[in-house]
Amino acid sequence: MNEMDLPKIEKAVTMILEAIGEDPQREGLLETPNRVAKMYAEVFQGIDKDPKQYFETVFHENHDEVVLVKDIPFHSMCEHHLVPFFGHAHIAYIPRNGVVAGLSKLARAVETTAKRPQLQERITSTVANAMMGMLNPIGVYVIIEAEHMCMTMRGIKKPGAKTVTTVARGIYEHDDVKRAEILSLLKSI
Ligand SMILES: Nc1nc2c(ncn2[C@@H]2O[C@H](COP(=O)(O)OP(=O)(O)OP(=O)(O)O)[C@@H](O)[C@H]2O)c(=O)[nH]1
Ligand SMILES: [Zn+2]
Repeated sequence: MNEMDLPKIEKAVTMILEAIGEDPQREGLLETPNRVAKMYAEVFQGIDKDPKQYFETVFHENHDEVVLVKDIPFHSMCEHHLVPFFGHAHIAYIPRNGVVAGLSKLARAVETTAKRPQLQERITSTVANAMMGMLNPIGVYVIIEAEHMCMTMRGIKKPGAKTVTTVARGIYEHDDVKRAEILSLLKSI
């Protein structure tokens, strides 16, 4: 496992504080490098983890229709600016031969994948690919909607702008009706 170098993060944060013209020795900032190091250890704890691990345990249940876990909240860090983006993920899949995953594992896959410097598109495809590879379902459809702080607090400054990314695998790649079913479930429940 990749051990995080907390003293190095602390040193870097101290340098950033100096570089922006702050005094790292003033009372309010004394513990800041250490706090930021601990925060990074937490928000980047998915760097060496593979979300496939959550689909190693499966159940067998005679369910051959959609399973949809919606409104999974997540937050991540944009890899371009290292500021947060956050929102909700919705994951639908159709089991093959009754192979189903624990529902919490879908949320765990999102959370782990989000805990590294990321792109929204990559979280979406990583989760979809992990489920395809491990569960071999009839199809997977992952939809993520998020607000990016790098578009809100700086740069273009458009608070409230939402980015929606989707990845369809298996039957969802070419079945418009099946995709529409998920979109209507997302709206109606
Ligand atoms: N595709 C994609 N882009 C993202 C994501 N998060 C942030 N970005 C974008 O990454 C881009 C980086 O663009 P650059 O031109 O290299 O950096 P910049 O000068 O800071 O860009 P501005 O944000 O336009 O000021 C910006 O357009 C961001 O909106 C993401 O998850 N996916
Ligand atoms: Zn950004």
